[in-house]
This record gives sequence, structure tokens and C-alpha cells, in this order.
Amino acid sequence: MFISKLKLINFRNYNKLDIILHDKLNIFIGNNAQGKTNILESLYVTGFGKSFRTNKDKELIKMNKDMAYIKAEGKKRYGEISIELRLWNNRNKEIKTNGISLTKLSELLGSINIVIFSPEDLKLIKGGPSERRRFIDREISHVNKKYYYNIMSYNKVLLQRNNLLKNIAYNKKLLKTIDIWNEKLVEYGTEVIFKRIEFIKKLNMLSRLMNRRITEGKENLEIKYLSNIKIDKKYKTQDIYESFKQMLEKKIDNDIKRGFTTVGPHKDDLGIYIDNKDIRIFGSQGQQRTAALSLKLSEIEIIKGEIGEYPILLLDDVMSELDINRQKFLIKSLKNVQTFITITELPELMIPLDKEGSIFKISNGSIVQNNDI
Ligand SMILES: Nc1ncnc2c1ncn2[C@@H]1O[C@H](COP(=O)(O)OP(=O)(O)OP(=O)(O)O)[C@@H](O)[C@H]1O
Repeated sequence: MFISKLKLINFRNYNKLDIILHDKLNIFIGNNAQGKTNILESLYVTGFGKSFRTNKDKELIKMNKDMAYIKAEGKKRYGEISIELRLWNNRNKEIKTNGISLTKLSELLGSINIVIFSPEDLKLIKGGPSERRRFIDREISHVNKKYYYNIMSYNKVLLQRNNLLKNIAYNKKLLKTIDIWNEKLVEYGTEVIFKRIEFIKKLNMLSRLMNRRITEGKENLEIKYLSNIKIDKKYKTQDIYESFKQMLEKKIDNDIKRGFTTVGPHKDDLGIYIDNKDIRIFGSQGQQRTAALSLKLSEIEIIKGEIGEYPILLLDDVMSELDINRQKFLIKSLKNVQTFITITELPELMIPLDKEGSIFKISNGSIVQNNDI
């Protein structure tokens, strides 16, 4: 898939932008704080309905304006796609795909598939477990609407169960009602865990391969799903269900004492290892960066496997962080992927590009020049 046109009105520091995009490569070049990332952000919003930088739509609207408008038009395997969003200061956003209004954000997912790689992705390796869970949930939700429904439902039930746990501390009679929440939590939680294990298995295979290629066979990357619920190698849903249920029952006193649910997929993590050593503790900066890059490139392949076509890739501020070999590998791996790159100077791209594309020079919220590569 690719996006061929982008229109912005009152989005971040853009009054009005109307650009034709290249189906292979688009490079946005400019000094700091000129609006390069804002363009990538607007594209991301058309894929996910929200930003990767903020949860507040208000921040996306140009200062002192009431509404921001984004329209992306493109092509997918089965035809044309257009996505329009209107973000308001004082009411809910409106989203349309191919001219038809959507009632839920979840209906947007999958319309345009987007993968983003930015320096923030190092958080995936260095940050806490919640960063990694967010990564897993986002990636699976993107290609699997059922998963999105299950994780949202799980989180809702979790909140309700936690509220109940807090109330039980004052009113023991309420304990009778916990079974209803346990049942729902285990039901949604089992689906979440099962899908996560499947996803991590694929991600492990692919990222291992990518990492071996980038490091020319020198390093072995391994990714494991770390669950606080006992799960055997066959990970049958019935077994996960039983195991989760038993854990909840076993931990009930502790949960009441602490006022929240202490077991479940909301506590799980992803283990990332190089040559059997935990990369978070023992990995060098370079190894961590390479691992993050391997994970992202694998994601692209997983999406291709699930939906039959490559997603769109946004590379925000990462080129200068990569050495020449990794840049080479990256560009080579992206031959069939429409790619958007932000850079401050052309020399940040150390290798000659063997890909056709457009270069947009950005200054203070407008495009001042547009050249072909
Ligand atoms: N809601 C908004 N209204 C107006 N301007 C905004 C808004 N949000 C951000 N900006 C402006 O957008 C600019 C930042 O744009 P962006 O994040 O795209 O920078 P960039 O070109 O990617 O820079 P860098 O190279 O530093 O990452 C800043 O000048 C900021 O003041």
C-alpha cells in the first residue's frame, strides 16, 4: 500500500499543506522544529486515529484554531483508500474512510497500516515492561481487530475488578461478586495471552534472522514472552484459562490487601536476549539499537504476512543514529515499502540511495522545495 496525497489544515504548525507523495521514498529535510515530524505524525494519525506523541488531540490542532483536518489518499491491494479526520477542540473527532463516517476508532484500524521507527523505540529495549506490552498490543491490534476488542475489554474488566477489590477491604460481603469479574477477566485474558504468544513466536523467528543479517551472523537475538501465569510449551487456550483462573483464586487475599489485581497479562513482559544474555542489562548501546531495528523490520514482515501487502514505514530521526552498514541494510530491506524519512541534513544519509523518491525541504510549517532523487 502507499499514500499518494496528503492534505493538512491547521495541523500542528501547518496552516495548509497539500502534497503529492512518492510511492517509494519521501525524505523530509529541514532544521530542528520546522515541522518534519509533524508530517509523519499526521500520517500516523490516519493509520491509528491518534498520535504517537500525545493522547491529547487538542495538541495537534494549530494554536488558536478550533479544528485540524487531515486527509490522506492512497492505494491498497484491492483499491483506492481515502481517510479524513477532523479533530476538534471541544468535541470528539470525526473520522471518514472513503467518505463514510466511522462510529468507532477501532473501525479505522487496518485501513492504512503504518510502522514507525524512531529513537523512542529504544524504550522498547530499555524501558519498563509497560512499554513492551504497549508495543505488543499495538502491533497485534493493528492487524487483528478481535485482539483489539479483547485487550480493551480485558482492561475494562480489570479496572472494574480493581475497584471491587478496593471496596472489599471495607465491605467483606462484596467478595461474593468477584467470581463474575474473575470469569470475564480470565476469558478475555486467555485470548490476549494466546495471541501474544503466537505473535512473539513469529517475531522471534523473524527478528533473529534480521539481527543475524545486520550483524553478519555474529549475534543471536532471542525474544520470549514472559508470563506471570504458568503456561507450558503447547500453550493450549484451555490450559491458559485454567492456569490463569487458579492463579487469581490463589492470589485473592493478596489482591484484596493491595487493592489491585496482581496477576494476569497486564503484568507480563517480553524478554530480549543476545547470546542468552539479557540485552537490557548486558547489551551495548549498539546492540540495543540493532535489536530495536530488527524488531521493527520484523514487524513489517509480520504485517505483510497477515494482510498480504507491506505497510507504510515512518523513520523519524533515526538515520543519523545508524552506522553505514545498518543504513545500507535498512534501505536494502525496504525496497518494496513506501518509506518516509526525516533528517536535518542530507549527509546524515551516508549511503547513495538506490531508490527513486522525492525530497521535501521543510521550513517553518511549509514546504519550500520539492526535488526528485
Ligand atoms: N499545536 C501546534 N500549533 C502550532 N505549532 C505547533 C503545534 N505543535 C507543535 N508546533 C510547532 O511545531 C514545531 C515542531 O515540529 P516538529 O516536531 O515536526 O519538528 P521537526 O522538524 O521534526 O524537528 P526536529 O528535527 O527537532 O525533530 C515547533 O516549532 C512547534 O512549536
